[in-house]
Amino acid sequence: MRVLGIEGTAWAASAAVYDEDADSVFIETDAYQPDSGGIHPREAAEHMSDAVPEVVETALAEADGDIDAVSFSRGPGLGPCLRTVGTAARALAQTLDVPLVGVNHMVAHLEIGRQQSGFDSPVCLNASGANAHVLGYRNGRYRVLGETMDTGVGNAIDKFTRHVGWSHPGGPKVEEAAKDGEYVELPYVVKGMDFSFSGIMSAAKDAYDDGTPVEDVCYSLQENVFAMLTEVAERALSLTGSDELVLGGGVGQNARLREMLGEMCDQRGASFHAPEPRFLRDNAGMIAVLGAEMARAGDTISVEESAVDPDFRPDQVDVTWRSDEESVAVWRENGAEVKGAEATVEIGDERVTKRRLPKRYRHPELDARLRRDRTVLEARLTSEARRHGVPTPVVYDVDPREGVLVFECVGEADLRENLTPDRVRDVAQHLAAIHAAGFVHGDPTTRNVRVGRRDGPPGPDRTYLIDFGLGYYTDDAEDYAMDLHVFAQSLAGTSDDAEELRREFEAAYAEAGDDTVLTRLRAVEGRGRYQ
Ligand SMILES: C[C@@H](O)[C@H](NC(=O)OP(=O)(O)OC[C@H]1O[C@@H](n2cnc3c(N)ncnc32)[C@H](O)[C@@H]1O)C(=O)O
Ligand SMILES: Nc1ncnc2c1ncn2[C@@H]1O[C@H](COP(=O)(O)OP(=O)(O)OP(=O)(O)O)[C@@H](O)[C@H]1O
Ligand SMILES: [Fe+2]
Repeated sequence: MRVLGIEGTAWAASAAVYDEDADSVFIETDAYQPDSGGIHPREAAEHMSDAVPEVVETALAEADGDIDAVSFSRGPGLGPCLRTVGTAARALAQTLDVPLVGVNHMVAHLEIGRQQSGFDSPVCLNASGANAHVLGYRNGRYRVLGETMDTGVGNAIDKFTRHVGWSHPGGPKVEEAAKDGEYVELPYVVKGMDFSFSGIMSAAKDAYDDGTPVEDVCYSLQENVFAMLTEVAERALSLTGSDELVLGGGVGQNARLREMLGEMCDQRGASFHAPEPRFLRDNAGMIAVLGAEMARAGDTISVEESAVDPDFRPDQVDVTWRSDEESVAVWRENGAEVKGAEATVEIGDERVTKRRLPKRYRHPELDARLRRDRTVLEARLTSEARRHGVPTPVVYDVDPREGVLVFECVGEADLRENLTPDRVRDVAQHLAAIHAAGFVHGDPTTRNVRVGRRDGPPGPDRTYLIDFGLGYYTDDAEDYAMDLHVFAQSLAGTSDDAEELRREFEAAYAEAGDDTVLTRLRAVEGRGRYQ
């Protein structure tokens, strides 16, 4: 099969021909470069109108007229750009009299890495301009396990470089400047597998305004922002039990990000694949390759139903080209030693010893700070939660310098292997209790809940919250809502009955907790992510 792909969500007017038999991808791209500032939607759309016909013509010449399907980016992206590309794709499919395929741009970013790597069911990290999220395939869809709560990662970096007066795009300039930089402290915000960039970006601008050398700010920005992405990717590996990671998106061209992800996977014995740069940045090659998969699965659309969607999310796509049986989640039995995302946990008969060992991928200063702060908070909040009636393990010992905690061993299994409506309701009540006490868990996933009665010295059959390392004190309803959001996302990543369990969870929280938190949860989930 030979597929012509067209891409034009924002800056790249691109056309490609994927020849399945020859396993070759020809890509022709004409990039829009703003004279000043960031991407102007109107100018970008004008560029699309000018450049798309030319790149398509070049690609068609390469294909020698022999095309079996036309695929195009339906979204997400800038509306005026998408419409231009949609019109071109429809016209071309009609002229060539071949099927039309509408591709989700973000799914294309991750599918190209999955295809090239040959991995079965990897965790996928998309690090692009307007997006940043971690996904895993389960039950017919790519589930968003975690994502940015504000801007995409590339856009965050580009905003900083605009502040400094550098031209668009800023990512490569930050990478270059970072080579001469030294580490300065900046914020670091991870909430479960979600994260946000607004705090670190304003701190970076302030540091620059206050005279911190720009190389140092660039270096530290990269260290923190990419460590956040690497950490959430590792959390997703740990939650799902997968040992494969693929990278997608334009920020993936950054060598430091790839190095960190590679080191993280190396340290935990996972495999990592990053496509070559021409398939990472926006390009029609990935649209043609996924277009071929979809066309083979019969997933084509009529012209009437081919409207573009600027807010098209990856988890809205029915994945027709993969079998329902495939899944990112592969449980491995817990032995005497469990490798979590953050720590190694040694499980004894009555005690568990949790060690936050240094992460090679993180800057040593950042690493020491995170390990120390999280160990201290985990000890404090685990005990405080119990004082408020929430079952948690007793803390026997804390060594913040070494990042070591000794706990009572609780439950007989993790919640993710024993998901029941009752347990999920317990979790909602426990979260409501700690929220009422003025703090959050920070990472309430189905892996951070222990359930059941232990053998040996039998304990009571309860639902315990563990792993409070990302918790903190707060009276902001948004923070409480994030706890609920993190739990709901982990249900989607680990259960086939996620929707029903989620309803139970929310109903129980509504009974035990504050309604304004649920209202905030709707706002968190409804936020447009294309910024
Ligand atoms: C929806 C679509 O239009 C959008 N596309 C997009 O963001 O273009 P993409 O090619 O995936 O990524 C561009 C971003 O990638 C950053 N970038 C490029 N090279 C970089 C580098 N060496 N280091 C860091 N960032 C880099 C740029 O600064 C820019 O923010 C998306 O995929 O989110
Ligand atoms: N007190 C405990 N009693 C029984 N099992 C425990 C206890 N603490 C941890 N475990 C087991 O070890 C696993 C990892 O622990 P924990 O979540 O604290 O580590 P982590 O590295 O922070 O993991 P992650 O970040 O992936 O959630 C838990 O999922 C659980 O199976
Ligand atoms: Fe993109």
